[in-house]
Amino acid sequence: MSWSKASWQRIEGIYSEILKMPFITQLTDGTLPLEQFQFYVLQDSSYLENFGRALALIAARAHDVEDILTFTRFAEGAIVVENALHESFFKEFHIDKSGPVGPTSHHYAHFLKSTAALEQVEVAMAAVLPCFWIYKKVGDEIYEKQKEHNNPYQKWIDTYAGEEFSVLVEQAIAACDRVAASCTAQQQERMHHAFYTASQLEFMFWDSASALHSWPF
Ligand SMILES: Cc1ncc(CO)c(N)n1
Repeated sequence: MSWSKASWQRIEGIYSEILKMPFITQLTDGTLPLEQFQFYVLQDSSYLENFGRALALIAARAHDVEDILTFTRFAEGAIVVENALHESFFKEFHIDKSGPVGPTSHHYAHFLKSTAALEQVEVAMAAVLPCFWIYKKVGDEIYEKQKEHNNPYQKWIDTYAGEEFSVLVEQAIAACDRVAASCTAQQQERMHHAFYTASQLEFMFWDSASALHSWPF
């Protein structure tokens, strides 16, 4: 079995819980409270900037030229999406840019940046994979399930259910499988662990938006 298939099997339980989350079901039927979407977009804007930095670090540390190119493109893509959030969602949903970055977005961003900087690069590639793969699967699920034609969050849904994102996700999975093939069993296990941790953080990211989770002081 490929590394990616085995890794996905381990997070199957997390993924099915994600699909049941109120944030996701409400995004699907368009009933998500505005305040929660605003909170989410603000957190995601900070997240994407840091995700882009982590991807650029991985590009710099990658062993082969093909991966340098792939991760450089990913880094660019993350910043382009971040800019798009600013251009459209921030304006359309009246989001206050000066709002604080909450603890979950902060933690996820720092997990990715420290993993990208300090862990073996293959482990770092595994750590960023759920960001692609889970969003793709969730985007497709929402797109298929939705019945509402006037969903205020349609643009968000289209970003991740679209063909363009799908191509990137395939590349990210392929890169992980390629590098995993030359890793020892122990190194592959560390890759699995990073993938699992990031998947938990994906769950927590949406959960924190439902709860509007902020710092205590
Ligand atoms: C938290 C999070 N994970 C993944 C993505 C998709 O890249 C995103 N926009 N935000």
